[in-house]
Amino acid sequence: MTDVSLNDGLDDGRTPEAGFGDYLALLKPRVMSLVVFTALVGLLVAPAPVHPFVGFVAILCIAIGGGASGALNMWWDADIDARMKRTRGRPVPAGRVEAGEALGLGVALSGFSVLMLGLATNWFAASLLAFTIFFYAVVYTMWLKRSTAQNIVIGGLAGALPPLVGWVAATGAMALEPWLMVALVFMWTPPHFWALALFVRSDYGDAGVPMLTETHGARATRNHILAYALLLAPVALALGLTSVGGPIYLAGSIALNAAFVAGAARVWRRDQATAEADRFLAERKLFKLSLWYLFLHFGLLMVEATPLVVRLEGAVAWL
Ligand code: HEM
Ligand SMILES: CC(C)=CCC/C(C)=C/CC/C(C)=C/COP(=O)(O)OP(=O)(O)O
Repeated sequence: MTDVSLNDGLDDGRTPEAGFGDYLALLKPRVMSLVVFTALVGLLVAPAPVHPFVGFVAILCIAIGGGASGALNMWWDADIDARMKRTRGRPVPAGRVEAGEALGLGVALSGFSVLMLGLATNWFAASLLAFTIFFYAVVYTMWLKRSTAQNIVIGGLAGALPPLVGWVAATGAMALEPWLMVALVFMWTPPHFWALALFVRSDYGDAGVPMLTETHGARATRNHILAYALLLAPVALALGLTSVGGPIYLAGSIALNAAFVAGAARVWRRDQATAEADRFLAERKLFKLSLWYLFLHFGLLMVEATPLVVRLEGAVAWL
């Protein structure tokens, strides 16, 4: 018997047939894992007990919404992604998934996640999720990314909002604390991204994306990284002085900010020739540290919320 399925998908110009992994990749799961973690913390540290099942559904919706915005980004950016070494293997530019499929998946999952979040929690949280998806897919991807070197500064708001969505899902209202979490992610995004942009710099140039590294050069990018790292520290510490903070968070935050500013200063001191000589070691280290920085800040908020166990017990008893 001939296995015709081996040839499926080749006649229409696509290379190998798309598998589940390709559709999953459209949702940018690795990046979104940290986004979802910040939303989970926003939901868990909020001063309102959430039924565990409702909390689970809320986080699932935020994860699906985040993934949907990733699929919309991959649909729109297929031309850029095809020109960059880092992204050309993605399902759409590699031809394994059609652009229309990415669009369809993005739209369907966006609608589904917003609707489900509204039904499971409240429509305020659902509107915020819709706004976040819109901001990443339309404001950042379709507009800012290709038009200004401030693209990731302003666009970073989308990645910063999920903890607020989580908090509002739990409480139905805004407060100072989740806004400081938003500010923390917002101020963190530029050094997170520009550290990476320094060592994949030529790629953005080839794709014609006006990243700061291209428009203003490596020196200006290094200056910006240090400036944002210095501005980030007081925001992170201020969060520790609110109702969701405490001594454990503050101690951790002081250590993390000292390490982050030191890493940014190391990147700032270097010139391009030195960086190229050691293959951007300090820049790579700062990018990696940025991931730990954000994960641990939100992890420490969870630790500070240990009375949360009491709240969870209450919720379980309520079952
Ligand atoms: C405008 C905002 C942002 C930009 C432009 C940006 C850009 C990038 C890029 C280009 C990468 C490397 C390649 C990749 O895995 O796709 C990356 C990695 C990553 N980003 Fe961001 N990022 C942004 C915001 C965020 C936010 C808000 C979070 C989480 C809260 C985040 C978490 C991550 C993680 C976890 C990785 C590592 C992924 C891996 O291990 O492969 N990023 N980011
Ligand atoms: C809940 C919800 C809707 C969350 C959205 C979270 C969000 C906006 C994350 C942005 C993170 C991200 C992958 C940026 C990449 O920029 P890019 O797309 O320019 O990077 P690329 O070059 O890797 O495609």
